[in-house]
Amino acid sequence: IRPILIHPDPRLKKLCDPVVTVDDEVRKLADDMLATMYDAPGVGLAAPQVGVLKRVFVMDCVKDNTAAPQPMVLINPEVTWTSEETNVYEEGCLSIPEQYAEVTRPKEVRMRWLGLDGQMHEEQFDGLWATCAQHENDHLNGKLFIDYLGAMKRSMITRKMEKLKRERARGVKE
Ligand SMILES: O=C(O)C[C@@H](Cc1ccccc1)[C@H](O)SCc1ccccc1
Ligand SMILES: [Zn+2]
Repeated sequence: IRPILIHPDPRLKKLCDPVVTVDDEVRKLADDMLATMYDAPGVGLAAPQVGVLKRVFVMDCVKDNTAAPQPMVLINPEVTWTSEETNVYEEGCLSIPEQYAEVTRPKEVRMRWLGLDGQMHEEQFDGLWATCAQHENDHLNGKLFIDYLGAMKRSMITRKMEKLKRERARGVKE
C-alpha cells in the first residue's frame, strides 16, 4: 500500500510518461496500486496518484464484493472510440477526498492498452467501468474531475483540500 497524493499537488497535474518495458518494477507497481485501491476503497487508481508519473492505471468496478473481483491493469492506455451518448455520474476521487460533483462523459468508451502479459488488449466499457476508465485516463494527462467544473466550485474544493492538508500536517484529527 502506498500513500495517495492529495490535490493540490503538482504531480497530479503532470502528463505521465509511457511505460517502455513491462518489467518487475512495473509488475510491483501494479500490485501496489491494486492493494492501495482495494484498501482505500476505490474502483480505480492511476499511477500519478501514488506519485509515479507513468501511464498505468488499475480498476475493478465490480459493484458488490460478492461477485469475484475483476482487477484490470492498463499500461499505456489509449481511447480508440467514444459513444455520442453521454451520461452524468456523481464522481469522487481518492486524491480529492469527500468531494463529489456531477461529471458528464461519453456513456461508452473503447480502449486499447498493453497488459501485464505483454500483449495488446482492446475492450469496450460501459456503465461504471466506462466512467472509471475515462476518469483514470484523465489522471495520466494531469486532468482531475474538478477540471470539468466551474471555476467557483473548483476553487472552493481546492481551498477545502488545502485546509485538509494543513490539518493532516498538524496531525489534527479530521
Ligand atoms: O480517484 C480515483 O481515480 C479513483 C476513483 C475512481 C472513480 C471516480 C469516479 C467514478 C468512478 C471511479 C475512486 O474509485 S472514487 C471511489 C468510488 C467508489 C465506488 C464508486 C465510485 C467511486
Ligand atoms: Zn481520481
